[in-house]
Parts: sequence; structure tokens; C-alpha cells
Amino acid sequence: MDVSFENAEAKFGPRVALKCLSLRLSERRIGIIGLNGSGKSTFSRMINGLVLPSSGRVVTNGHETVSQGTHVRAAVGYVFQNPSNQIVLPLIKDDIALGPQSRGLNKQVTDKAVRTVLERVGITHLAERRAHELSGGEVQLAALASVLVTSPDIVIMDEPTNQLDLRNRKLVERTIHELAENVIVVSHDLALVSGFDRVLMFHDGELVADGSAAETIARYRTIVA
Ligand SMILES: Nc1ncnc2c1ncn2[C@@H]1O[C@H](COP(=O)(O)OP(=O)(O)OP(=O)(O)O)[C@@H](O)[C@H]1O
Repeated sequence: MDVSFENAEAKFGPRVALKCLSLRLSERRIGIIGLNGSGKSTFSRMINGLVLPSSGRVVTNGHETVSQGTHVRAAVGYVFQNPSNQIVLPLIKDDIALGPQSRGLNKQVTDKAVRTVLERVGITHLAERRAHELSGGEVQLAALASVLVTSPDIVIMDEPTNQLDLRNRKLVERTIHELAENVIVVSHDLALVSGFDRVLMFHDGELVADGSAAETIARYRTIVA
């Protein structure tokens, strides 16, 4: 992964959601923490071009997010805060098949890719299930499978353990830790990011801490204390 923010700022109307920021991300596992409304999701959405900079630029794996959005989105898979919204087809296996199908892969190759990713995420038993029947943890894993099947270099997950019970949280946490892809996780779950290579903390739209997980989490505790 190679992500650069070059004097990048994000505004929604007059409101600055992310203040001017320059940094480079190359670590394999990056956590993003901070209070509600601090700019975490905005920052993570700028990496895949969902939010475009109002000034400056963001370059993801060599592609500028404004002018090369298609390349950026191919490189970055995004699991949203409410992943049930990103599962669009009733059956989980059909939804996961959408990615390979949209790349023009034939049925045989698509079916194999779907089987492989279901096994990888440990949800083969959910293939024929309907999204609205699944638990929160199962939905997270199904959305993750839909993203992984497109072979992204970077996977961003926004609040992946939010509202999960302890068992599902552990399941999702273990799955994230086993991913071979580069991972960026936005979370209020400090335990989840505590083993990551680098953790950033935002406060009021500003990057206020950037370092090891232990350093940044310690700083976060001083802010919420
Ligand atoms: N599409 C939008 N339009 C207008 N304002 C927005 C939009 N998205 C975010 N904001 C504002 O930008 C600021 C940062 O929001 P953001 O979602 O990045 O925060 P966050 O740290 O991810 O919050 P949370 O932990 O609650 O998810 C907030 O004040 C929010 O209201």
C-alpha cells in the first residue's frame, strides 16, 4: 500500500471535516481512532475517492483519486459502517458473484472465485442464505467476502465490530487479523487496533496523534479522560 495525502482537505459546504493534511501510509495494518465526528470516515473515504479533496490531492497506489477514480476503486475495497446496505442481491453467493461478473469473468470462474472467498472468510454455510436473515457478524463477513473477491490491494473497514456481541466481535477480529491484504480499520474498538503497525487519531477534523498503537491509544485515553 502506498497512500499519500498532499495538503489534502475535505469540506462539506462551509464545514471542514478534515483539516489540511499531508502524510504517507505504507504500513500493512493501520488503525484510525477518534471521537464521533472527528473525521475518521472522511479520511478513510478519501483514500478510495468516495470523498474527494476540496483542496490538495490524495494519491492511492500511484493513482490520483480525482482523475483516476476507477483505478483507485479497483485497488481499494471498502466495507461500510452499515454493511447490510452494500449487499444488494438477496442471496449471499449471488451478491459476492457481482464483483467477478462485472469484470467479465465467465460463470465457471466466477463460481470458483465465490467458493474460494466463502471458504477463506469461513462462511461457506451462508452461501444460500438471505442477507436480511443474517446476524451482524455474519453480515460483516459477507460484505468482507464481497470486497475480497475483487482482489483489492487495500481493504478499508469502517467500524467492523460496531454493535457486535463479544463472540461475533472475536470472529470478525480474528478474520481481520488473518487477512493477507493491507488493512485500514476505522474503529472505536481499541482492542481491535491494538496489534496494528500504526494508529492515527483524529480530533475535530485534525490528525492529532500518529504512531505505534500503544502511543496513539495512550494519547486517545488522555483526550477522553
Ligand atoms: N456527507 C456529509 N455532508 C455533510 N457533513 C458531513 C458529511 N460527512 C461527514 N460530515 C461531517 O464531517 C464531520 C466528520 O465526520 P466523519 O463521518 O468523518 O466522522 P467520524 O469520526 O467518522 O465519526 P463517527 O465516529 O461518528 O462515525 C462531522 O462533523 C460530520 O457531520
